[in-house]
Amino acid sequence: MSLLTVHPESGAGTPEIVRGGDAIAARLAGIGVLFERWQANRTFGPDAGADTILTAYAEPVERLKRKYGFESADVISVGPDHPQKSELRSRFLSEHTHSDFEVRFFVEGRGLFYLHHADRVYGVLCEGGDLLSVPANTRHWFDMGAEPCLKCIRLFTTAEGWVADFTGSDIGDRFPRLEDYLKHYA
Ligand SMILES: CSCCC(=O)/C(O)=C/O
Ligand SMILES: [Fe+2]
Ligand code: NI
Repeated sequence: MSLLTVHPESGAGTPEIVRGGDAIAARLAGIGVLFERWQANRTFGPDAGADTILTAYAEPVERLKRKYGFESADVISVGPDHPQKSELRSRFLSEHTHSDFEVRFFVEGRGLFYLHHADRVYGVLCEGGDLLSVPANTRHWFDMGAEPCLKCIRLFTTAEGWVADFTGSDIGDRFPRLEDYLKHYA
């Protein structure tokens, strides 16, 4: 199940735990983050390409493009047999920002976003059907786990797609990785 944990940025102590889509959405709205639960009612094989997934979700993706002015969309699809799974995982593990507002829609699988806002860190465990925004310039990192399983549509307000500015902080090392997070909080 989707889950939100709210930690001090030191990573110390026990986080506040928020469960349930509406409660998570309300809490994240307080920091300008959009969280929605959608129907992810299509299933795809492990080899489904980006075009197949974008075509299946063409209508809601078009709606988001019109509503928020998104210019481009891509699909990140990683399974436990992906030959570059470790490289892909590492790419997102360090704290970074994006200069544009982005939305991610989890078509299948799961992943753990950490959003760093003011002196708090919000751990958002996303699963199939979850839509999460990362507002422009929000510090964050993401863990897909050692045995990743996710298909996620990403929408960007620029044509360039995913461009990250790394903050150089090691804050991500103070917070549980996906496997530990599931063990402790899920
Ligand atoms: C779940 S989408 C892949 C991760 C990503 O796009 C991002 O920006 C992580 O910080
Ligand atoms: Fe990011
Ligand atoms: Ni532990």
